[in-house]
Amino acid sequence: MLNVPPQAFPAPGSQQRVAASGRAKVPLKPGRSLMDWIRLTKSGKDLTGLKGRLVEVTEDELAKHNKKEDCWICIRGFVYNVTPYMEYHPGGEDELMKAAGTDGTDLFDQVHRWVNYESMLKECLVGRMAVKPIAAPKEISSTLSEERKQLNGMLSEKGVLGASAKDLMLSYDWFQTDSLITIVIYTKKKDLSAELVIVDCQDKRLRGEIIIDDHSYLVEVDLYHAVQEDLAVNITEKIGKVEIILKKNDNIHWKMLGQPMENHNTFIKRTDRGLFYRKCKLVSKTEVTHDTKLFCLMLPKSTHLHVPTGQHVYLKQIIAGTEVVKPYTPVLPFLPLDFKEPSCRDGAHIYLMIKIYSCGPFTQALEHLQVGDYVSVSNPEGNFKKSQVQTSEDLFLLAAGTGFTPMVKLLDFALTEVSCLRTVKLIFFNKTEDDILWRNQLEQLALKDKRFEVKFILSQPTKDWMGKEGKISSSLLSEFVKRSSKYSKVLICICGPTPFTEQGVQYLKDLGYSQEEIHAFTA
Ligand code: HEM
Repeated sequence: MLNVPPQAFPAPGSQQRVAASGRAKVPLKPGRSLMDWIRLTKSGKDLTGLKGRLVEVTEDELAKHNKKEDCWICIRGFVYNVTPYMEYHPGGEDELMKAAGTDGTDLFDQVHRWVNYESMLKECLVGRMAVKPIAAPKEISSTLSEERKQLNGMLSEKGVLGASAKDLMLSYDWFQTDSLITIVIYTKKKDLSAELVIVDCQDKRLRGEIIIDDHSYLVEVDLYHAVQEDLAVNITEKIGKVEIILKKNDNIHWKMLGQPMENHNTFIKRTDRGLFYRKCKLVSKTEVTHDTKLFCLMLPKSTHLHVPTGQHVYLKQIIAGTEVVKPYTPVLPFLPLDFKEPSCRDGAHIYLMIKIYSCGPFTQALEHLQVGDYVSVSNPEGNFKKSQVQTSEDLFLLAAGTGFTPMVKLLDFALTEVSCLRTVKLIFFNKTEDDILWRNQLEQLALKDKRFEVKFILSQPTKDWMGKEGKISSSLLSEFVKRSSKYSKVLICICGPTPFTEQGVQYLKDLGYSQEEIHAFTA
């Protein structure tokens, strides 16, 4: 079945870098970097072979273009000639060929739905698929058209789309005083925490998203009148009620809340929701090691967003006119030693520890940002669940390089909030001593908290290194990953470059750890 676009581009999906098992970046030939590709797309060369014409493509026609030297792929109803991109694809030609002559939407989304193909392949656009969009079920379309007319108060449960929405009985309402507009969302979800509520208000566009398991409920409205920049979000956790409080710009009576946006009042799978970005201001950039920096970004006052432990965000930058997106897992400004420091979790800032690559256009662009400049930051994503830690007695964290980033919040969470944990051990793999991130802080934490232990393992140490030397291996893991007692419940989290993670998972399985006891940070 062909995927015809329901909307423009639902571009959503880190060790800092995410990767699903079985896939890896391949070395590209010289002259085939991202920058080279961007240059080629700007060269004015005819990359589709159609001299700028856009055509309607039938399934039969698409299927004919299934060779490396003539390869078309359909994504979300649009067909691209990816032949010129073949040698530039970081996942390799064979991976790209898996979708040759077919609708590659699902495959693309499984691997990297966050990659901004629309921008990267705009010069490769052949045209649209010649299929009609599948009509929405009657109930849905009539509900939407009813709603499109205007938003003027309480919506019945019928206004919520999606199979399980009715059971959940999601709904919203709004009311006003002279100076305030309050939107109330009723989810009936018990223990609705702040992390599950994401609210943004930009230029009169209000967007409130509630995450309920792997689904997302959205209230998205073009407001009737302007509001002030700062907003407040109140959550009544026990009954799952969310109040979004907006300050009117002018104290006038609003006849209605506003016009609903396309996805307003929908309840769909989280992964089907397009990524939403807001611009965050760079507040500071500090050195962590010779090649890694800590970026502090400030969320707008009109954003309510908390990145859950173990989840990542996407940063989007325009590089030479092309949108490029990369995933990063936020950290804390430092490792809290007393576990009471409120400023670490103020909700207004996002801290990212990013390795700057001398040949990486994305991190070079970040490196060149000045304090006060803006970067687009997405909603959080990721499949890690805190409950995995909450039931563990022994927690092992295996990290390589910047694969340390998801471990930061995880460590904080484990040592602060999980009382059943007996041991927490970080096994941190690096090339040299100079590459170790936050070494001092980790050593201090180990002194302070008897449950925590850290082991540094170097693959290229100098001869003065007194510690352990090597790369991830079965023998190293059997030495360091041990249950504190025969039946203790264990969780092992692993994050690093794809080969490190994949090998690590395999060694752990060979050592008898079950799938449920291992969490690999991939997206
Ligand atoms: C539909 C078939 C496709 C498959 C099976 C596929 C597979 C892959 C794989 C396996 C990787 C390496 C993943 C990693 O190590 O993170 C990758 C990376 C990448 N692919 Fe694809 N790909 C497909 C289509 C595309 C298309 C159409 C584009 C268009 C722009 C694209 C752009 C990229 C980019 C930019 C990366 C690097 C991501 C990063 O920076 O980490 N891919 N792909």
